[in-house]
Amino acid sequence: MPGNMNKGISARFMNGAIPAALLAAVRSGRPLIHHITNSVTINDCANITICTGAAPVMAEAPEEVAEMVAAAGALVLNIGTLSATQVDAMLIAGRRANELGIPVVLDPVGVGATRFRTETAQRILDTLDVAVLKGNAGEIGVLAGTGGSVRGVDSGGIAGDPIETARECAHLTGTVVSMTGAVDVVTDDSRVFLVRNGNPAMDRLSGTGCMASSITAAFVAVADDYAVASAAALAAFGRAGERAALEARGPYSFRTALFDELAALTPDDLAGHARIEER
Ligand SMILES: Nc1ncnc2c1ncn2[C@@H]1O[C@H](COP(=O)(O)OP(=O)(O)OP(=O)(O)O)[C@@H](O)[C@H]1O
Ligand SMILES: Cc1ncsc1CCO
Ligand SMILES: [Mg+2]
Repeated sequence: MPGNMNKGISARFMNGAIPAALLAAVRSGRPLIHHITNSVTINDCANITICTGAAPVMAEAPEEVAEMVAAAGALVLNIGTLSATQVDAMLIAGRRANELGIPVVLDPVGVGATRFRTETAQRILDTLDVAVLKGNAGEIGVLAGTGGSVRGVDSGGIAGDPIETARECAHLTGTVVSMTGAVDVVTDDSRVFLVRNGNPAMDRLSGTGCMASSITAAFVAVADDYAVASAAALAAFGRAGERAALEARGPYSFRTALFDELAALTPDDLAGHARIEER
């Protein structure tokens, strides 16, 4: 395989046509993304879902979530500003989603920071069939049980190797793990995808992690392979971040540009610029 002999480096890159086709499928299918999410970034999540090409709905009353999720293409459970009532709603919606085969994306915001968050994230993972677990490194390290530190909602890092941490978490939970950072690690335990798109400005804005979950949900709603869809979603978001950074003067103009660039992102641009390496 002469192509792989180049200076001994053998990196396999995902064909850009795959994330491009998924982005096009989101835009044409416009799946409904049901969120039960935090009160800090709820509006950003609604708008980033629209910029991706999907349709958001936020509904968290236990009285209506089972009915709402039945119309959705995916369900996002985000524990950022948790309450006991929200936990009830998450379990009701999640069970119904599982019955109907609707994929569930869990964002364990701040897991490890308090016992309530840790117990709730664990309860959701034990009770529901979660399709994708999307967290920052500290959050995934906590859930992997291999050591992760979280202060508030921020990752304080992990004890060991990022790929091994993500794989251990996927192995333990039986989910696709999507671990964000400067390089995102997506794994279903057997395959590992590294996503190298993005810009450091994304880390200087509250809510980019939550938005990453909304975009992931939009992609898994139109895909059978949740690991590929998760990697493609982060490549699309990262590509929007790269373009936004060229226009921004600071965090808030970056935020505006991030939404605009995702809305303007074409499948062709993503095909040419997605940087997804398979290990
Ligand atoms: N240094 C970086 N370089 C490139 N992309 C980054 C960088 N840091 C974060 N990102 C991107 O920003 C998004 C959010 O990831 P991050 O790990 O910052 O989430 P988070 O800390 O959980 O976010 P939140 O602010 O919502 O709590 C991901 O798509 C990730 O790829
Ligand atoms: C700052 C903050 N606190 C709870 S959720 C949230 C936003 C995303 O992490
Ligand atoms: Mg961050």
